[in-house]
Amino acid sequence: MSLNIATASNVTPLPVAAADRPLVRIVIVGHVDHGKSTLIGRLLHETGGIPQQKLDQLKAISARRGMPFEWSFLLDSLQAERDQGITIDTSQIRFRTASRDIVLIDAPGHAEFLRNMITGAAQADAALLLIDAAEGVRDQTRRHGYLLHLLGVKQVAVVVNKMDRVDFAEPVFRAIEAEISAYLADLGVRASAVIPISAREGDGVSERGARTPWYAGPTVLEALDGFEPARAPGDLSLRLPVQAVYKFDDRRIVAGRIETGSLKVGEEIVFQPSGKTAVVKTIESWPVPPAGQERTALRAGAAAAITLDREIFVERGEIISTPASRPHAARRLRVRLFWLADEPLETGTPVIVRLATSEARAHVGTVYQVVDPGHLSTSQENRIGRNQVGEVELVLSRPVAVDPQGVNPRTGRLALEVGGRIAGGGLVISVLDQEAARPAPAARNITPVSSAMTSEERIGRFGHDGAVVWLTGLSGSGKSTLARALERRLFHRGGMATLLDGDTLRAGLNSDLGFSDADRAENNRRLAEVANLLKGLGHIVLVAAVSPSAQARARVRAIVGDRFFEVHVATPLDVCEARDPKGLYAKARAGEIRGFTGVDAPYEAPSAPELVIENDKLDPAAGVDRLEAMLAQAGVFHRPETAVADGAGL
Ligand SMILES: Nc1ncnc2c1ncn2[C@@H]1O[C@H](COP(=O)(O)OS(=O)(=O)O)[C@@H](OP(=O)(O)O)[C@H]1O
Ligand SMILES: Nc1ncnc2c1ncn2[C@@H]1O[C@H](COP(=O)(O)OP(=O)(O)O)[C@@H](O)[C@H]1O
Repeated sequence: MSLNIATASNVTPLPVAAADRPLVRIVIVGHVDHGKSTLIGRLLHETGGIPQQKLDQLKAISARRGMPFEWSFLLDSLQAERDQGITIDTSQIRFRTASRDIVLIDAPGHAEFLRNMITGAAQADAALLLIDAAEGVRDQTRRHGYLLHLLGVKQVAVVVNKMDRVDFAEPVFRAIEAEISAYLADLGVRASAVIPISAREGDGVSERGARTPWYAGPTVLEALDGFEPARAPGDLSLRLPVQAVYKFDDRRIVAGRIETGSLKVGEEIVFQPSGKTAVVKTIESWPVPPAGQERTALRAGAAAAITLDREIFVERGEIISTPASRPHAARRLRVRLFWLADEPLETGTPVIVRLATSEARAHVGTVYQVVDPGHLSTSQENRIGRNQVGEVELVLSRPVAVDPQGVNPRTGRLALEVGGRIAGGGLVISVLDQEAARPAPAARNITPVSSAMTSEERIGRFGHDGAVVWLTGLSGSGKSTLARALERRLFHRGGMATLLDGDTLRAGLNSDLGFSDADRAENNRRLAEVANLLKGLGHIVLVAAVSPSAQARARVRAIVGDRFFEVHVATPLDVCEARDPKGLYAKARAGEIRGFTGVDAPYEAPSAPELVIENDKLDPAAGVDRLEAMLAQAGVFHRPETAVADGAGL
């Protein structure tokens, strides 16, 4: 939306941002009754943003109705014109202070505002927090302060309005000043000023009021003038997300839009997450410029088409940067997001993440916090409902190039999709994995060797794709029994099935690990890495591991990526304990084993597994039928005979 009071009133609109006049976006948060519209009307008037003609017209209307003129009428009248289809947008009002162009972003309601801010539809550099002098700091004021904290708005001026209603009494003001300053400080927000005003009567807005001689701080306009604009995109480090790679003649042209920073011919660049490097050879333009007039540099906002000095394979989704300041190649992100879909977002929910030009499958590893934007209260629930805000760990199926939002707002923002529709938007608060610290293989002088066979050749022989079936459940639930039966059946059909049993790998590769949470997580990680390697070689890998932690399993899922099947072998504890084939439950009950899953260590059942097998109700052959049907349905089998369930060998 773009307010155009000027257009509607035939006055020349303000320039977007004159070179010497920084543009600052501010938001006014506060209850409507606290005088928000009045303050906005007053600010517009005192900065010359309202044509006299418009003012006279409104004053005449007020007089006709026998009402005193109210500044808030102005906004109502602008809104009414908008409703009639005239080009007015009350959500982006512009005016000028001594040295700044100000864009006022409206906050119609918490939910809309949070959504706009978090999804990037609106970005506030600073805020005015409005308090009614007669009411003082209320719950709602605190919620507004919290909202600013949530959005990371660091520059805040507090405006204590309606001072006329408290006879401009200094003690009233000082008490409010002390209370709100302390509250904001607790949230890590410092108020640059706390200003006593009467928006209706004009005190403290553009002129220091004669009725507040005890106040020596800035006026509202001076406070606005002191706000710093966000750093201009051109001043940030180079980020050029690759949109496409074209082949013309023998040349490869890498195309995209420079989001931030600038790019020069002859400069060394890095592609993330692949870590590949090259030097910019040319910047292409159409039509081809005469010799000697080729472009040699581009800045933020420009569409870029470049060629490189060497042949490297790069793809859409990678981000070009300089070697000194590259984005992270990350798989685990802490994200603050706004959720729009009907189905709540919770641990395990699969989503598609879109970040700049990249797209990756992901799921929620952990829900850290849920906030109801209506009350701005945090909830203990670990699911984020429609129109709620939350902080989650997103686990991606592969590394993507990303920056924390505080470092680069363009590459620190993402959209989430479910079922092909936008389901949420978020800000990247931090990068959780070590991908950033771990250089790409090339940088460590490691060149992974690929298999001599193609996946088509393997599918030709085995009749199926590679896949990982991860059986999780209590000790004695029947994981190994099921895995072995499926292994035999697939083998019998000519498939390539490989069993990785937790117990077995603990005898060798994982013999250094015990049963602490950290050791189990590491055990599961190694199993996942091995399973993933074998999957890449076309095997159907059957992993049988207790794997009791949802977070560790989320990591496993991220390591394996596609064709991963989490299967919960859900046998009740009492049944497992009655079976107790290894006598371990008896030992655990006798205190001879500490931290035994189900006895004195937790088992977190999967919230969204691909399959649940109630293994106290089915015989193993029936369980194997269901596993096979799951793989068949997912399209893992390519030859009909590999998919036919005949129970052979069981
Ligand atoms: N404290 C404790 N808790 C759970 N299980 C224990 C423990 N100590 C030994 N065992 C035996 O080890 C097997 C579990 O190993 P895993 O590698 O599958 O476990 S984990 O995924 O790392 O949690 C498990 O095997 P299964 O019975 O086949 O599940 C047990 O036999
Ligand atoms: N579907 C089933 N019905 C009855 N008993 C079963 C079934 N599956 C496994 N069992 C028995 O349960 C016990 C534990 O099975 P096992 O596969 O070793 O479990 P886990 O690998 O999960 O520890 C074994 O004695 C096994 O024979």
